[in-house]
Amino acid sequence: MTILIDQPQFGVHEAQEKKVPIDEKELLLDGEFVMPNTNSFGHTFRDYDAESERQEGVENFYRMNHINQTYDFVRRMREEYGKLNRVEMSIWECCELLNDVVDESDPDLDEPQIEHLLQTAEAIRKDYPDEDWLHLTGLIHDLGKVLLHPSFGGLPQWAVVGDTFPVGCAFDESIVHHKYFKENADYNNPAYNTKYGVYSEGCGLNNVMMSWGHDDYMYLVAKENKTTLPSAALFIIRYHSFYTLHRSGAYKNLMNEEDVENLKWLQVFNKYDLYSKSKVRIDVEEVKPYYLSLIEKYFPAKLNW
Ligand SMILES: O[C@H]1[C@H](O)[C@@H](O)[C@H](O)[C@@H](O)[C@H]1O
Ligand SMILES: [Fe+2]
Ligand SMILES: [Fe+2]
Repeated sequence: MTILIDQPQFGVHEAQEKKVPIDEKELLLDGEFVMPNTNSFGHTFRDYDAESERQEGVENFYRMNHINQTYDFVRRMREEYGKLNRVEMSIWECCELLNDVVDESDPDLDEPQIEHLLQTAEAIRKDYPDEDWLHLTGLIHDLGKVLLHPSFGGLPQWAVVGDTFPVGCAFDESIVHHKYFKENADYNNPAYNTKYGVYSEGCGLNNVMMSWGHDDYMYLVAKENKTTLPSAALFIIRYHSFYTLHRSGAYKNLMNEEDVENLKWLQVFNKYDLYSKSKVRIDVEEVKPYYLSLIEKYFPAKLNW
């Protein structure tokens, strides 16, 4: 079966050096992965209004998230957690810590997070056998959820999981449960509530502060511990929860050319991140040696977290 992956309409640019090139040939893949129509609860994926057993908890999560994620809060969290002075451990040790973590923001999954990491990575591996960097990206993209763990101060769910969005400019209507932003202190602040706020057109996502959570934290961990993963991998880790950009096309005016290029890989990745969520278990011991070899290739043995 041949799957053609939708391309963003934001313009096409030459791939630059040190990037993983992506061209039309690579986007035409003989994939085995079939996107299911419904999640394990019998609803379509990312339906935040469906009357599901998860609906109320998820909505409550977004209420807390939207009220508390302010520009000032994010600035303080980036500074504090950017110190990476909490724990020293390997990537695999962190995967194991996620055995205990369940994400309250997710309408499609109530399994421990380690299942989701392996499901994502293995689904990518089947369709892109040669892109080992993308398999590892699948495995580690949600490791930042370790911020929920008591050894990291046990941050509340609203400060770790859920979709992300820029702070310091207007909250776009396409953000899930947008109505709760009315109670956010930045909502009525003229410095932060205009289309560009503290940013400017084409300034590049690297200059934009995103709501604080597992994406930006894991990006900082990977970068500061000097991973050799390509820039597309770091981009995927950092923006995979930025659905309002990669799904709805909001905030695209903030992107620069490099972002446009990296976004193509994020859109490939997203299909596996979202639609591999299921009750199907992966045998951890069977796949562990393969992932340990990738970790060794792209990361130091111990990282600062
Ligand atoms: O609820 C989910 C979950 O927290 C994911 O890890 C995140 O990447 C998604 O954006 C979010 O919708
Ligand atoms: Fe995530
Ligand atoms: Fe994920």
